[in-house]
Amino acid sequence: MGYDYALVHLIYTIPPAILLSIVYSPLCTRLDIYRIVFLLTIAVVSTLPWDSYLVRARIWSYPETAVIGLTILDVPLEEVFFFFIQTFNTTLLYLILNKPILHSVYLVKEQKGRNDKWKYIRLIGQVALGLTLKKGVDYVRAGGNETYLGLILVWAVPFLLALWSLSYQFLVSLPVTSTILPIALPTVYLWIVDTLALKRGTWVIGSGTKTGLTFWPGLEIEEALFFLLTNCLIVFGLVTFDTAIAILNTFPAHFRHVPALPTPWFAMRALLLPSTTYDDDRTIGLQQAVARLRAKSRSFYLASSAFQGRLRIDLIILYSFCRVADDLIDNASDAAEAKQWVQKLKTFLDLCYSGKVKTANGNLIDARDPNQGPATLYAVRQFPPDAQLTLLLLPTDRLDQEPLYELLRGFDMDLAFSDSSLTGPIKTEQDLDLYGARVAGTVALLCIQLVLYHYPGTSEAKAKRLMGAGHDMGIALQYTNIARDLIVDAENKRVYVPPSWLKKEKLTPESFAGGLTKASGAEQDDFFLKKLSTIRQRLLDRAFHFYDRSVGAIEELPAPARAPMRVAVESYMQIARELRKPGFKVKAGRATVPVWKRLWVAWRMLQGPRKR
Ligand SMILES: CC(C)=CCC/C(C)=C/CC/C(C)=C/CC/C(C)=C/[C@@H]1[C@@H](COP(=O)(O)OP(=O)(O)O)[C@]1(C)CC/C=C(\C)CC/C=C(\C)CCC=C(C)C
Repeated sequence: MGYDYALVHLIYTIPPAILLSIVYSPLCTRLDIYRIVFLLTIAVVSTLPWDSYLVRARIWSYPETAVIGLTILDVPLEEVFFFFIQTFNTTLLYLILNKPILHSVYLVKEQKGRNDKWKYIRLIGQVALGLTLKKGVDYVRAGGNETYLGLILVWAVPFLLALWSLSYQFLVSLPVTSTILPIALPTVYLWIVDTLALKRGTWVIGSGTKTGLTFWPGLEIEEALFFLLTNCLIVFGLVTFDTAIAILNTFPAHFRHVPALPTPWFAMRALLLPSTTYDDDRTIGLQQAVARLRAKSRSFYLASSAFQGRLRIDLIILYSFCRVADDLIDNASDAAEAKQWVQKLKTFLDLCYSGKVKTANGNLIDARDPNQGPATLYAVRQFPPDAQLTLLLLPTDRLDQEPLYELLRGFDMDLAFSDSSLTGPIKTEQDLDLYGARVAGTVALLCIQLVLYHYPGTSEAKAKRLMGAGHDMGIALQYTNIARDLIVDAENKRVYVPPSWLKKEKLTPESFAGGLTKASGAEQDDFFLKKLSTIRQRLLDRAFHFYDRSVGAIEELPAPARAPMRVAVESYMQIARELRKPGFKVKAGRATVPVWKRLWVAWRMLQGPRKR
């Protein structure tokens, strides 16, 4: 009896498991626990009989002085724990690296017929794995020095072949950080651990059944291959799981309801759905929406990874809709064109909410029918190509129309700004509150509606309370947005600060905009900077006034949405906290929060509300 093997775990495998668990625990969902347990069970059950055979055939062995002596099917307990802990560590690393990814955007509709590249990609993989398997069988049959190598291949490759056949699209197109990295990192780490263990004689490979080749001094080629293939198996398994979940979440037309924890049979139905039947308007529309979110809002992009399933998809589409609408209006060449976009968006919404309509041949169809619905036809005919799919995907069946129209009224207010009226529609503090309510309070209402749709069961009274608080929180975010963008807005001839606030600082809208748009902070005199700071602080005070009275309501949201909503709100409010710091320097452009701080805030917010 000895403790060498147990020490390997104590020193090398348990500490990373603890570290990874600490990092991942605030992000862990029920679905994650479900898949971790599922994978651990498969890993142990599928490896144990094979390993037991290797031990009994003395292909590898464990000196009595290195193990405590307890066994399952002749396999030392420490070894069984190894399957467990390796699967656990690689799985957690995979989950951490895949959290930012919306897997739906990697689903590709394949073409029927011969010309589709995916058919060949799948086939090449299958042939390569098939030939490798054949080689493994040959080695085992020959029964010489390649036996162990053959046994590894014969055991691992059939699983890899099956998993490849189900998830080749993701295995090929997911970023390397999602697939190669979670294979490579633990593999190299375990190679190092194995080299040390073999040198110390913690486990021993029998001499007549190994090639004798080494990958590097002290690391037998069979061991290197074993760790590589086991990590491939774990990651291929996880990718296949993600493929199934992505298919289920992305295509409501195929899967109307998705259980929170889909059974393996249900997941298999998704995996076996022919990819020629995928709705590519949805996958391409989602690709565009994610690209837009990623490019335009670091806060909401980060927050979106904390949401799950169909709610995450709906929020990303909602963001994309708001962004597209805002950009169409903001980037119009003149006020007349901007007004036209507002009108077109209104007409589009009118059509979306017109219910069933009669076609020319008398059939009743849904206004949003993807082929002939008037809303669809209008979006395709009246909007630029990069906006169309976002409009088509907007989930109007689960959003009230009023906040959407009110948002357009907010955009309309922006059209009142001009060279001759720098403060546009903002005459008083109430006007600014109203503007915030329209462009951001509405967005909050829409977000909460989506949350309540995906997690039903909230009473009407509570829903009303949540809406009220959310509306206030939207205004808080908008005040932060204005405080952040003072310079950018002034460059665009917009001053959102109420004239009475400016007057108190002995400024006019013109002198304020003039001071802000000077080439650099250095040219702005101290006198102006003091006034600017006072005005910015006043905007931030108002932001925190709305924030303070609404933040508590986040904890009343349905449980799975609380932490992600905290991340969304707090990562944006962090901008306000940065701007509020006494030493904050006014620079050209926008104030930003460093990436590490965003991540830190997000991680903390996932664990619980801010202490007050
Ligand atoms: C996680 C995720 C993907 C969330 C999506 C949130 C969403 C739909 C945001 C839409 C943003 C948008 C483009 C709106 C158009 C009008 C506008 C510009 C509003 C301002 C946003 C600023 O975004 P950004 O800085 O990227 O824009 P500019 O560069 O300045 O153009 C706003 C400040 C409004 C954003 C308001 C919200 C997201 C509402 C927040 C409140 C909640 C989610 C409710 C919280 C719940 C309770 C119970 C308190």
